[in-house]
Amino acid sequence: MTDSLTLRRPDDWHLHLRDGAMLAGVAPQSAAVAGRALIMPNLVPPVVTGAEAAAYRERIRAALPAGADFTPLMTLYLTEATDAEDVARAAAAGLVAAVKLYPAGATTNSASGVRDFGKVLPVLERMAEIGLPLCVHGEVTDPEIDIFDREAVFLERVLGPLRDRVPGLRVVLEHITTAEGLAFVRAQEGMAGTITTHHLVINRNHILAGGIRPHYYCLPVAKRERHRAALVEAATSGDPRFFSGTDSAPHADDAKEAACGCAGCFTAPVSLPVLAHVFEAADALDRLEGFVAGHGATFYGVAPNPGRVRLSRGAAWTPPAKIETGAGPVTVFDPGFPLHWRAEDITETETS
Ligand SMILES: NC(=O)N[C@@H](CC(=O)O)C(=O)O
Ligand SMILES: [Zn+2]
Ligand SMILES: [Zn+2]
Repeated sequence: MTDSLTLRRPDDWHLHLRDGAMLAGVAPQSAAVAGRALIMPNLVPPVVTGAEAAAYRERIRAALPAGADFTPLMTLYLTEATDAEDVARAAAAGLVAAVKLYPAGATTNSASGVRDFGKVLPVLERMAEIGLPLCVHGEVTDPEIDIFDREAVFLERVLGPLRDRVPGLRVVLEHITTAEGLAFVRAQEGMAGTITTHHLVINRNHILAGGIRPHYYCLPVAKRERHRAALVEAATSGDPRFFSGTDSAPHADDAKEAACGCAGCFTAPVSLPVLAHVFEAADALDRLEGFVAGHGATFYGVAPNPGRVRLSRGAAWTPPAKIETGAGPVTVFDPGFPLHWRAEDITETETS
């Protein structure tokens, strides 16, 4: 049995770091392992302009522990008023790596998102010209549509027609939760998809069977077991169109453990050991590096991180149930199985 593994330092191609006291509490958790992350812009108010992204990047840098080697890659939150020229300037300056599309009302802090997709076509066309990817929260918001069908219906109603209108636009279907989402990415040119750590581990029973477990509630909501199995198959297949975006989405416990608890799983502190477990169980440890540190970098056109992280397998360890932050305690994702893998040394330079 393999008991040690050295990987390129991972990237996290979908991460929520929040702001203020929460940012200060959670940024070190990601920076401890990941070399870079694509930072989601759904703050209140959202990060819409290049100037707002530059200011947010400074706040993130200020929240990192001294000496941390972690590069935040910024995104802009697409609104119906987004200025295509501002987006193009921010991309040309190397400030933003992608633009994020939230259908209005689909998820946490998405009220400023898009209602009329026709209104954002000029921005999308400009992005296609300059090769800037669009990251998509792929769920319809129509209250008539069952929550478990919202991703599949979005592909048909929104993403398919959008791709037909702007075929040159590079698109990332974020946090894929269904076999339909995987099939959509595989069937199209110029597309990729992120898969979260938690969607590789939980299905909808984990949320609802034997009691309601708010810390497993996220959006898109976890689906049936057959979808989870399809996600594991895609993530561990070595297909370069699929890569890791944790969607680590911290909320203070009082906002999760409530009559109307909010969506998001905080996975950052355990993501890499959990992924190692999932890949080992699929007999695919040799493909873990591509998933966490290779395919996404290739899609986004950046070199892989120079540093390395060593994972070792040993006695089971128990991660902390919560971390304390200035915004309150935040429960850490519990995979429901003992963790044997641990991230040990992080080296910042090339090793042989
Ligand atoms: N995934 C979630 O359940 N929540 C995310 C938003 C998102 O990525 O949709 C959040 O910001 O909390
Ligand atoms: Zn989302
Ligand atoms: Zn997210």
